[in-house]
Amino acid sequence: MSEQEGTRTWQAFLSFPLGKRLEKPRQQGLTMIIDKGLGLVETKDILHVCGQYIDFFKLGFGTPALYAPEVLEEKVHLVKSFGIDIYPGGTFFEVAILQGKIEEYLYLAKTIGFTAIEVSDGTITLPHEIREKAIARAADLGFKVLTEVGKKNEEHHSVQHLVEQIRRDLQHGAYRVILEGRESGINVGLYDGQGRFIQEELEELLCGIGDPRVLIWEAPRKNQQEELILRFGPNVNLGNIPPNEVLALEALRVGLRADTLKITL
Ligand SMILES: O=C(O)[C@H](CS(=O)(=O)O)OP(=O)(O)O
Repeated sequence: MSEQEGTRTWQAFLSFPLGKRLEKPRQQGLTMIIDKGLGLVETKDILHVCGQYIDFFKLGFGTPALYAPEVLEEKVHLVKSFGIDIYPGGTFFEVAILQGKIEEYLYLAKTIGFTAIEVSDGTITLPHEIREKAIARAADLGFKVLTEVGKKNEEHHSVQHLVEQIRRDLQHGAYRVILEGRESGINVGLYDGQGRFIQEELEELLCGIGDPRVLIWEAPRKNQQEELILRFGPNVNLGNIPPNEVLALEALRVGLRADTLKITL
């Protein structure tokens, strides 16, 4: 094969993405990953291979507090250089609330260079007015504000409660609302003990919110990603994706995997 033919073949190969996938910067089809402590070299590797497919990079839980300052600074800088928003896990926000240090938390997050903030109450009780003040303050400081609904413990909020919270968060300036799914995707949020959607709750939620594009679905398991992609298309917003599964998810989105191949037909 001549060099020219080789280039043509390669270009044809690269033009394969089949589903109608939006390119970055995009407002839909967002992928949020959960990072639990990748080193700088691993981070660089993932960004070089998958940077174009990642929109939000969550440094899980309170892990940002555990890095050496220079490593955290470099990691934040690196992630941002790929056009990706970076933010600390919602649990860190909840610790700041419990300690009465929300202003300090936001100030430090800004100084370090985080571009987004998650406002959540997965583990704590968060009165409406404090939640709404935190959303507004973070937005004022220039953060993209992601809020989260749903509990991490046995306390199970009714779907009606979730719908009301989603509406309020959006009215107060949330960019997107995350549906709790944890890292496991089992027995949490709208997932049952096998990690399957509780269908009546899913339908009730969709009926209540109207437009599902305001949500980011935490969907760490393949069956959950598959169901959401088949239902809402390749540009559904998905979160808590393990960093080493971003490419596999992207293949699922565009129908380059047996499970979703039919969306390309
Ligand atoms: O990063 C966090 O704080 C948690 C991680 S998990 O839900 O405990 O697995 O997620 P978040 O959605 O940010 O609350």
